[in-house]
Amino acid sequence: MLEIEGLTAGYHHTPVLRDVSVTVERGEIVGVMGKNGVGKTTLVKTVMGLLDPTTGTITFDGDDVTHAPADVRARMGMGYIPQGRDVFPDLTVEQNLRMGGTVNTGTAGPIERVRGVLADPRSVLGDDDPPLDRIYEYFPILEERADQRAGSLSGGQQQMLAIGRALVGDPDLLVLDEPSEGIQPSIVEQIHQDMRAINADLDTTILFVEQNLEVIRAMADRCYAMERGVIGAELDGETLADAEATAEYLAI
Ligand SMILES: Nc1ncnc2c1ncn2[C@@H]1O[C@H](COP(=O)(O)OP(=O)(O)OP(=O)(O)O)[C@@H](O)[C@H]1O
Repeated sequence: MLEIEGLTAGYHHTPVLRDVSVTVERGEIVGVMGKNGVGKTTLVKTVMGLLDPTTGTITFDGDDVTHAPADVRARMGMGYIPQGRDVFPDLTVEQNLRMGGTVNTGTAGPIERVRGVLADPRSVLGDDDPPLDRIYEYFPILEERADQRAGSLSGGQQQMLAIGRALVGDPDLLVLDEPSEGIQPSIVEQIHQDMRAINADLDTTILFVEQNLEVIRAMADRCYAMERGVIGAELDGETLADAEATAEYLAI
C-alpha cells in the first residue's frame, strides 16, 4: 500500500533522512522506532506531503505521490495524526471531529473549513457524510465530551480525538507520529488496543513512528529501527516478540 524508496529529505541546508526505504503492505501495522531526533517526524512529514523530499519516491496504492500536496494525499486516503495531536483547542470535540470529514469533501481551503465548522458544524458535511457513531463506538469519552472545548481534554483524550478526527475521513492508511508521547501509561495501553481494533475491524493499514519500545512491541506487526536518518535494521514479528533483541536494536 505504501512504498518509500531511497528517500532523502531535510530542512534547508540540513539533510536529515538519507536513503530511507520503508514498505507497508495493506492491512499491516508497521512501526518505525528510534530515539529522539533521529528523523522520525521528518519521515512522517515527508510521507504526508508536508516536506518535499530531495530524492526518492513515495508510492501510495500504486500512485506516485512523491510531490503531491498534503490535501491531495488526504483525499487519496492517507490519514495523519501529528505529533502533539494538533487539535483545535477552542473548538468543541464534535467540531474537531467534523473538521476531519472536510478533507474528503472537495475544494474548500482550511480557512473556509474552519469558518464553516464554526458557523454550523453540521453545515460543512452533507447528508451522506459519515456519521460520528462509529468514532464514538471506539472512543465513548468523545461522545460524553462532544460539546466541551478540545483544549479542556487530557492528553490521552486529545490523542483519541486526533485519531477520531483522522478516522472521519475514512482513510485506508493512518500515519501516527509518536502516539504515546505525553500520555499516561494506562491510556497508552488503551490507545494501542484501540489502534489494533481499528486495524482489524476497519481494515485500516497503519504506519507509526515511536520511541516507546513497549508501544512498538504491543502495536506493530513488524518494524524498522531508525538511527540518525537511516534505517539500520528491519525487525520481523518474531524478533519484536523478543524484548532483549528489540532493545538491542533501539540501542544501535
Ligand atoms: N524545522 C526544522 N528545521 C531544521 N531542522 C529541523 C527541523 N525540524 C527538525 N529538525 C532537525 O532534524 C532532526 C530530526 O528531527 P525529527 O523531529 O525528525 O526527529 P524525531 O526522531 O521525530 O525526534 P523527536 O522524537 O524528538 O520528535 C533533528 O536534528 C532536528 O533538530
